[in-house]
Amino acid sequence: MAIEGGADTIQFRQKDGSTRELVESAQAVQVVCAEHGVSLVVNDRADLALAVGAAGAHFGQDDLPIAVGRRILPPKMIIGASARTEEKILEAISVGADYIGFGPIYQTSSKPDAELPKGLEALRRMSEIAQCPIIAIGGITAETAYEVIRSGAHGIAVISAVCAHADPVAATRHLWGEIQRAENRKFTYPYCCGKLVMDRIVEDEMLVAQFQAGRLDAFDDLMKRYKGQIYAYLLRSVKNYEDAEELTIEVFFKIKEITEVLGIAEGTVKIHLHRAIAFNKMSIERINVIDGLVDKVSIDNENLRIIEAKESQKEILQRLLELYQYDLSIVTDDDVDQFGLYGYSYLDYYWVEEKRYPYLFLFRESLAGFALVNKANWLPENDGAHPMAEFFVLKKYRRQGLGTVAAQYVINRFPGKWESRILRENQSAIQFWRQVINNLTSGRFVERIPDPHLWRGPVFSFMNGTVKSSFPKEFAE
Ligand SMILES: Cc1ncc(COP(=O)(O)OP(=O)(O)O)c(N)n1
Ligand SMILES: Cc1ncsc1CCOP(=O)(O)O
Repeated sequence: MAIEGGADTIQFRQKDGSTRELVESAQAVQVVCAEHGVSLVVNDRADLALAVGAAGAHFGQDDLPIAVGRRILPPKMIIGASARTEEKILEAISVGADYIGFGPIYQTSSKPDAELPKGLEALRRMSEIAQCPIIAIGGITAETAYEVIRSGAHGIAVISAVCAHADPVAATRHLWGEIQRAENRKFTYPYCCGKLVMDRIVEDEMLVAQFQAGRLDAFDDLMKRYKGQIYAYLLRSVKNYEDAEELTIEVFFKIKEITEVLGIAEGTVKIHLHRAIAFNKMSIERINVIDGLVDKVSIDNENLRIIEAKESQKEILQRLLELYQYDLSIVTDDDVDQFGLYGYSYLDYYWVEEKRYPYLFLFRESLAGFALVNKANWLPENDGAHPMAEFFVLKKYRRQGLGTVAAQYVINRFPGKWESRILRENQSAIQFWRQVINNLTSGRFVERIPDPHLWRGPVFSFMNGTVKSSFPKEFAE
């Protein structure tokens, strides 16, 4: 009935019952939603959401952490988070929430453990901070829906206003009418936070590119977007206007350094800031973390060149592959043959078969590593994905950011599905890829251990095409 009245999303929220019963009820709701092209979001339970093929899941502060939800649910799934403070909101967004459920706005009798009403002023403040859809909840009626949307909510979630109404269809229609009358929805799609974040990332990247190309005020434009958030956070920490202002400027300079050195390859400015702001207790600690980032990533783009290896460079790759296989022999347990070589059977194919791409990395014109990309995905669900078949950075160039920049560059050359598989014994590679993929996709990837007959270790699956590499084209051929 709510769907008939215009509801664009239904939440399945059932606190009692066995898992079997919950699956059955949620499945029945999903069938109706699917028939009407309406999204179903399952409250509290990622397993249930997955089991019934829901569009998303909603997690509260005592439920599955958002970052874990992001890791285990497919990237396309919507994830909503209940958050009631600025800090919790920023934290939820920074780890991948698509929207925030905020409330109760008013007194409610539908949730016995609800907190005290937050009111419209708090809603207004939170929606300014969040910059992503806020779904207001708690005691909202057709009489208040208009002012709730005017206060910055993107949408409303209701129980009584529809379920306790004598005519649920008319009640929903009325609510929907009030939402539209308020004409205050900033987002084009109900849960477009992911898209919104991506749009901002693209805009941020454009500003970074302009800044790197010499338009110095592009950096100021970039920082204007985040100044309020940084200042507000620092002020709360140091509780002194002057110190907060000084620290804000310091943070700006740190970010400028990062931007100059590696653009925003390590993640977006927004994510840097959200991490910076949301996770640390004190501003000083925060600044140290940003310092750490600059120290860690010391490879500069100007000295790194990535080239597609020509057939005439096959032998170079062959030799580097020997070093690579030697390195890996600790985990593969491979031996050299009677000629003292490991040998790599597939190299010739890279200049014969379509959709195989060999790359060489040069740092200050010295060979520093390689990547081989092919088209043979391992997992059946990743049909058509680009796998990173082999990836190698010479020891001397490791732990300086070169591998990260090179991996991002290579991945970003091929928009679409990607798959990266690593042997379970190769712990450092697992950590490296987890971090690279996490940064590239803002946490939207799936890491899973497949059937051991398929592969002995984690396989990362992700979509590329949303975040561009900051590695300038002119340094690649
Ligand atoms: C859209 C939306 N917002 C908030 C909530 C509340 O979730 P939570 O805090 O986890 O409480 P319960 O619903 O589990 O009682 C929600 N369900 N939906
Ligand atoms: C689930 C939930 N979370 C906060 S308030 C609430 C209940 C909302 O129900 P109602 O619309 O009847 O107040």
